[in-house]
Amino acid sequence: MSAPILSVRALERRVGDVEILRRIDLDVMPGEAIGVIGPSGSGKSSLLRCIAGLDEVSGGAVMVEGRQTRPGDGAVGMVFQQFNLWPHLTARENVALALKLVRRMPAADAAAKADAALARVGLGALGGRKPAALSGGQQQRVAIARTLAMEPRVLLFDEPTAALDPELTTEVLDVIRDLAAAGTTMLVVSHEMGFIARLSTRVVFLDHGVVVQAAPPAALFGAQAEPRVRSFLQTYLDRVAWARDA
Ligand SMILES: Nc1ncnc2c1ncn2[C@@H]1O[C@H](COP(=O)(O)OP(=O)(O)OP(=O)(O)O)[C@@H](O)[C@H]1O
Repeated sequence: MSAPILSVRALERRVGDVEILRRIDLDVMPGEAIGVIGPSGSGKSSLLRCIAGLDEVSGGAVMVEGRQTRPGDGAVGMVFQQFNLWPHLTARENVALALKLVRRMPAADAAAKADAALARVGLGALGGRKPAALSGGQQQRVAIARTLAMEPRVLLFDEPTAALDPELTTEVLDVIRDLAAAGTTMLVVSHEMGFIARLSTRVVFLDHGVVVQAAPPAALFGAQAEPRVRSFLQTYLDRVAWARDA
């Protein structure tokens, strides 16, 4: 039996009196795609940011391949809602920047690696374009390539399509789906429930900083849903019904 690639142990995050995450335990096996869902403010972004080392934790541990992660060790890579590309740099230069600055890679090697990463997200031909000459979906794919180029062991996506017009979400979700199919271990926070249901090996439902249920999508979106999960999902169905009846 293989060992977890990511272990979250009794993870806590408090800010002042506010308990944002309360003793989160999660083991993720290599190649798993974990969907993370829950109400607004339940702690989804905080969980990802703590795993990535971007938010300070108040207790517990995050381990990748059995080793406690350290800031800057590159074990975990994260893709955000906002693409955060440098507007004056081309797609290739945006992807190559951290390889040069953080990994101290020679410029020619970094550019070649950037091109390979851009090819993986279907942008092999557009490396010379600046962000303004790319659609929002393409910009987010550049941001994904930038993270991939650093070769993290675990990839985190925090609402990767939330800043996109609806017609541009599919190309980004397709890239994430392809990465999962290629065996990339990932955690994905998204409100795209259909996507989460199809993508995930397991879905984690958070509420008030607690894991209420972690189960395969067939269970969590089906008859075995915990009551709190069920009522949350009902709000989605209500919204669809509201739109249909409008
Ligand atoms: N630095 C902070 N100081 C105080 N409270 C914070 C801080 N960061 C987050 N919170 C609070 O922690 C809770 C969890 O926030 P978080 O952004 O992780 O939730 P979320 O589930 O990702 O929400 P959403 O779906 O709306 O993005 C929220 O109540 C938020 O207001």
